[in-house]
Order: sequence, then C-alpha cells, then structure tokens
Amino acid sequence: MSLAETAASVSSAFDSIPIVDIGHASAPEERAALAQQIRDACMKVGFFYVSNHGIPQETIDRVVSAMKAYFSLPFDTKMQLYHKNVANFKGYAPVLDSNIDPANGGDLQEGFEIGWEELVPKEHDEKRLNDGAMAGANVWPLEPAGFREACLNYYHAAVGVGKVLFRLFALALDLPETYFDDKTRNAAAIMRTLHYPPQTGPQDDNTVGIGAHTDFECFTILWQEPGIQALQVLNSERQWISAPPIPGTLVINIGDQLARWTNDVFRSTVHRAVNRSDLRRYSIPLFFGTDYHIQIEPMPSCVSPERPPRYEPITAGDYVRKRLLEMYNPNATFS
Ligand SMILES: O=C(O)CCC(=O)C(=O)O
Ligand SMILES: [Fe+2]
Repeated sequence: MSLAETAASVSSAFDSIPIVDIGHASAPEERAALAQQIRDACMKVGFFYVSNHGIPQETIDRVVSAMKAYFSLPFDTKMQLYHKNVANFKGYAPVLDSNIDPANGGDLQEGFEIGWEELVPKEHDEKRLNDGAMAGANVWPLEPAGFREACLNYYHAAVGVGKVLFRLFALALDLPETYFDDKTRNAAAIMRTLHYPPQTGPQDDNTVGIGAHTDFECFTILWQEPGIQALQVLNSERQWISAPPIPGTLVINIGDQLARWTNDVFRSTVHRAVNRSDLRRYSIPLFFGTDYHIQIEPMPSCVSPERPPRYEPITAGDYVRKRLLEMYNPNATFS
C-alpha cells in the first residue's frame, strides 16, 4: 500500500502519546522496526517521545539552570535584547509579546531565542551566512555567566538528535535514509528557552501559556520541566490529550513543513501549553527544518488521485519567516 493509501485508513483518535526508544538507531537490524514505529506515530498522532536520545543529563541541567537564572533577571535587563530590535526574531520576547492563537489574549510565556552558532566562532560561518531569509546573528546577555556556552552545548546536542531523526523519518517515508542529508547541510534549527510563570489570573480556555497552534518547521525537539503537566495535544475527536514530562525523554512533534512535504500523511498536530501548577514551568523547543533555500512540496509517494497535492511549493525560509511574522503580528495573515 502506498503512503497516501495507508494514511486514508489511519485514525487519529489517539488517547496517549507513544514512546520510541532510539538508543539503537544506528543498528542496521533495528532500523526498519524503528522506522515503522515512527511512521505509525507520525500518521496517527504527530507526536512521540524519544527515550535514550543520548543528550547527557549534565548538558540538560546546565542549560536549565542557565535559563532559570536568565529569566529571573530584571525585566529592563532582559529587554535590552528585545527581539523586535534584533534581526530575525533572535533575543528576548516578554510575556504576552506573542499571540499564536488569535482567539486568545496573548501567550503567557517569555522566551529567549537563538539560531545556529558554533561554540568556537568560525571566521566564515557558512551555516549562518547561508541562512537566506532568516539570516541573523545570535545576541547574548551579559549575565548569567556561561549562558551562551550552556545554551550552545545543549543546542548542538539536540541538533545531533535531529540529524538521527531526519534519517529515521526518511526511512519511515520509504525513502533512502540519506534523502534529507543534502537538504539539511545548513539545517535550520531555532531554539527557544521558555519560561511559563504560574498563572495567577483568569483560568479559562483563552488564557494559556501558548495558545493552540502547529509548529512551522519539519519537526520539534522539546525538553520540558519534570513534574509539571502543561503540554496538551489535540486529537481528531477534538479532545486535549496530556503529554506529561516523562523523565529521560524528549517530545518530538511533526511541524507544518513535514506535513506539507508529506501532503499531511505525517500529521502536524495542534497543541498548546497551559501552566496551572502554581510553579514556574520551563521548556526548550528546538525547531528543526531543512536548509532555508530548499523548496518544500508534496512528495510523489504521498500524492494519489484520491489525495491530490494540498500545498503549493514554497522555500523553507520564506515559509518560516512568514509564519513568524504572523505570530508576532496577529493582524497579518498567511495561508
Ligand atoms: O512549552 C511547551 O511545552 C510547548 C511549546 C511549543 O509548543 C512551542 O514553542 O511551539
Ligand atoms: Fe509548538
């Protein structure tokens, strides 16, 4: 059966998020079974957890304590790097600055965003120079000490997980496993450290940490604060299914670029985060995509007479930029 045919028979009325162990992702005898698990998860849920991802706990602990220290700085200090004064959304975004779901009053989160940067700066950093529509250097706060190093160490470890996943996605799509290699030479990878303060005001469906949305890139790698339930994923019955933090795992979700590429065979599933815990909640999404100049259009195995192409071709960079502009300027529209 083709992917397009299989997709037509898959139900998305899931009530939990599967866990996929990627500890043996490079073992040839495990790869087919792993790809099958990932294909199932991407068609039914659009979300899965990965265990044994290989990022050292120390790398995670360092970035988490650095971001906690950063977000506890005075507002004015953080606003010195306000992202609207910095190229292409890098830097600090205060609480209520974004409103990803226009039905809401604004996202109850603050964030700090970075893109590709080598830990030891190169003179001609090809990846950064080639970022096209999204080009723009990172900015870094003066404090806390070690913030840049902690962020970049985690960033590069997570990008490594992303490279492993791109190969597994290729296998899951019946493509050669290297299919995405030449499309991810300067892979787009935007990382946001996020802080959701305890929600003290109204507790209704329109007052949430980040409103209902889908992600823009190919997929997202998300670390979430242990012990606090906040992330929720919408199933086809329009029920919000909890995606609680599971120790030792990361959450992976398909974004709109991979949905476009697979003609919605892989689902980019609506999700939101609501922190009603009375505690500060932190998370780190890393949005992973192809090189920004790559043209994204439905692939032939995901198109059939019953499932004609649902999307026009667009370059990854133009697509992400437009979606980001929309998020920070809710009056803009893009379809
Ligand atoms: O903080 C979370 O758990 C989710 C964040 C998210 O969905 C996003 O930033 O796109
Ligand atoms: Fe998201």
